[in-house]
Amino acid sequence: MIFLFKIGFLDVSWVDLVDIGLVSILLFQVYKLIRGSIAVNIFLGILALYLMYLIVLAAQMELLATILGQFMGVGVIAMIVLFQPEIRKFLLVIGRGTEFRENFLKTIGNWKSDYNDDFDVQQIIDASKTLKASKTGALIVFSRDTELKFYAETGDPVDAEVSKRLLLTIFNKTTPLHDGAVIIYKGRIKAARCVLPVSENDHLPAHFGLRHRAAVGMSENTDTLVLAISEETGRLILARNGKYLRALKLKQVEHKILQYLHNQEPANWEEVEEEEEVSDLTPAK
Ligand SMILES: Nc1ncnc2c1ncn2[C@@H]1O[C@H](COP(=O)(O)OP(=O)(O)OP(=O)(O)O)[C@@H](O)[C@H]1O
Repeated sequence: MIFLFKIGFLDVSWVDLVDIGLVSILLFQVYKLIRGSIAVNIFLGILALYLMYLIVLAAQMELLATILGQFMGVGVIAMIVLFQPEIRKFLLVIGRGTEFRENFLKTIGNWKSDYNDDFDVQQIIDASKTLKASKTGALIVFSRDTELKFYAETGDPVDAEVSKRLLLTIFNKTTPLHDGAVIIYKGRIKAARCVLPVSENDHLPAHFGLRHRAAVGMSENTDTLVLAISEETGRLILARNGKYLRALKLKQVEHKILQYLHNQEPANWEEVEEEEEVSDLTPAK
């Protein structure tokens, strides 16, 4: 083993540096996954419990230490159960070689990829404009890398090219398909009438109906971008990783969708560029 340098009694080698680098990247990916979601609160709860356990142990309070020790004993299993959605998302990221590679390369070199799927996002924007104006409720899930079969199977298969007319027909209140969510993958509407997981986040505004909670819930559980339009107010939100943006201009919505599809999202997703800058990137059609 070739040692690089010494810190006190510690010999630091190349392997140690690579080890620290990889752990940092891993922790950063985990942080990105749970940032802003309810998992952060759970994690802080577990941390508080663990600190309490250490204090109780040091103070030799045997009864409390035994009770807390029981919790700590099943800690790993409890973590797997509690963080199941985050673990799923993390494994999905690793499993999708391309995205992991992109994330990795982006982290070290701000490298960006080209999105090759032919997908006219303007159709979504035009449909959203009409849906907002007519106060027609809508729920649209964009998936970049997976077909989301599990969720698609809760609805009816469609498999048609994305078009404004088709979206307006699906969400028309008089059609049997209008209930639930539409899933869009690789420029195609894969399914309609899909049931999404509802967010249990207590911090969501009280006026959020089930549709908006489902949008946030889906974004917490999967690596998707979800658009919801309220039936009551015509308001639109975009949800991603358990966070949501509202009061966006349609140009900004288009920009966010393109950023997501091109895998070019900023580290702080909630940052929204001014409209002038947005229009440079998404020329009017
Ligand atoms: N878990 C879910 N998955 C998919 N779609 C859902 C889910 N929950 C609700 N929806 C859709 O949202 C529609 C409206 O739900 P609800 O009446 O609770 O919301 P709302 O208060 O009208 O919300 P909004 O103002 O956002 O339209 C439902 O008819 C259904 O189409």
